[in-house]
Amino acid sequence: MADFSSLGLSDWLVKQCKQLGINKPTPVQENCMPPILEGRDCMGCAKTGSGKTAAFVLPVVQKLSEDPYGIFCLVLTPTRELAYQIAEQFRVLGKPLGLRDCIIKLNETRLPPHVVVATPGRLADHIRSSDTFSMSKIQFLILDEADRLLEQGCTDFTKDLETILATLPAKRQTLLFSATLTDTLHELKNIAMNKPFFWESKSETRTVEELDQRYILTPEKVKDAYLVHLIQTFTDEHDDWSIIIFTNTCKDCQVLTMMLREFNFPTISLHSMMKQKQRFANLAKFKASVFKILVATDVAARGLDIPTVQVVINHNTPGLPKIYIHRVGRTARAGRNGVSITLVTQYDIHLVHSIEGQIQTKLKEYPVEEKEVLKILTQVNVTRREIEIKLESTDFDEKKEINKRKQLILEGKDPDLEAKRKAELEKIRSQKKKFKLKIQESIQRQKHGQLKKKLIKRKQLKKKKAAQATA
Ligand SMILES: Nc1ncnc2c1ncn2[C@@H]1O[C@H](COP(=O)(O)OP(=O)(O)OP(=O)(O)O)[C@@H](O)[C@H]1O
Repeated sequence: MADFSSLGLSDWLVKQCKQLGINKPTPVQENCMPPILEGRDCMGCAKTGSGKTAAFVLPVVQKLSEDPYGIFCLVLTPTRELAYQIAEQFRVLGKPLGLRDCIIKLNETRLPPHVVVATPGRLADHIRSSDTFSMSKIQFLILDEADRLLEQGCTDFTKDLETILATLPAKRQTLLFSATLTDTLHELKNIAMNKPFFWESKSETRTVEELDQRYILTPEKVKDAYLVHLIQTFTDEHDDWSIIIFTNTCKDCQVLTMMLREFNFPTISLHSMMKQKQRFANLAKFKASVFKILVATDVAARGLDIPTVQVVINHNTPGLPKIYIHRVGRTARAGRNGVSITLVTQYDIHLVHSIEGQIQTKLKEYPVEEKEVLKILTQVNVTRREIEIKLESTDFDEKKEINKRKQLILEGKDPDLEAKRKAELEKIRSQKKKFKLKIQESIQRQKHGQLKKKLIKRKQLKKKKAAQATA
């Protein structure tokens, strides 16, 4: 097996890695670092927690040490939490080099950074509003969680990416990494212009072996009681475990956090309706184990590297296998063990089948003492209902509406015009629907009429035959 020196890293950088417990390269590092150091574009697809970040940070730091100047590298990533995590890796590994703080909020009074780590939205805004900021000389463009950046999910990055790509030099090295690259391979190849080196970890399964993947089949109404029971059991049995619970919506995230707190579990939340400052603060408290339970939406599903997380609970079954892979990948990282438990209702069974098909692994049932769950069922459901009422009085939904308006303003759109446009679209859609219904009804009527005519004809024929027979 290769070591970092033989892959082309300088002694000081190898030493720096050792100080961080990075002694031997992982397969994605062993395979992707040499072509990157040779100057090739690279696409790396390897499982969650397999060291993809260092696979691009190390060659960039190595190259930067050989020829340091201005903004050298741009890293784009879907969330600001991830941006900070990546910036930290650059800062720590590049410390002996005096690598200048990788920054996200660009402050033009400071010396230009060597590495900029940003979310596409923030950076595109900065580019649009500044005429002095230039990235025309960068050598590296890195898209971490590259497939997510190209997806048109609830946050669509494509417009911002276009703005950013237009400011970058054509001659650059492009590196693309994710645990789930394959769906967007074609689009990604267009961004990496110079016939990229593609490496994918060879494995039958798409999740790590160290992960024990379980499910609990439950009626919707009993889900929360199972959740409380599971957390009670885990916290009774383990002192040092942290748990992430993924929910479908911000509101659910908020409700569950408040509910678990009512049961005295040290719980904190992370979702997109929170202010960024609060998001960072909550994540820091969870990382420091001040709070052992994090309830989060999919903003926390990708990339976050928190070694103490032993359990991931999916409060809802993810609609896409890809989301499942990233969510459960928050545990069992870097060779550690971990458990994931997905709460499945009878309506989600087809989703589990599709997840199992993609990850090539069967989820196993998680054994639970149902009697114990039923004992707490009423108390849990009453608590949830009380919290929902409390939340309604704090105008959570109204805040959501205001946040949406703010987002539209930030995107340079007029919220009132957008609302009007949406209403018009809705009107057209409903007219179309009505029209379609009318046509279907008229076809139905026609068919019915034809059928009636046929029946009458048949009856007449029968009568005629009967009359002939008697005559
Ligand atoms: N060669 C190595 N030896 C030991 N630990 C390593 C090595 N390389 C990276 N690590 C550690 O492994 C952990 C996971 O790495 P990283 O966050 O880069 O995973 P990833 O592949 O990007 O996962 P994800 O797809 O979830 O983003 C980190 O804590 C990192 O410090």
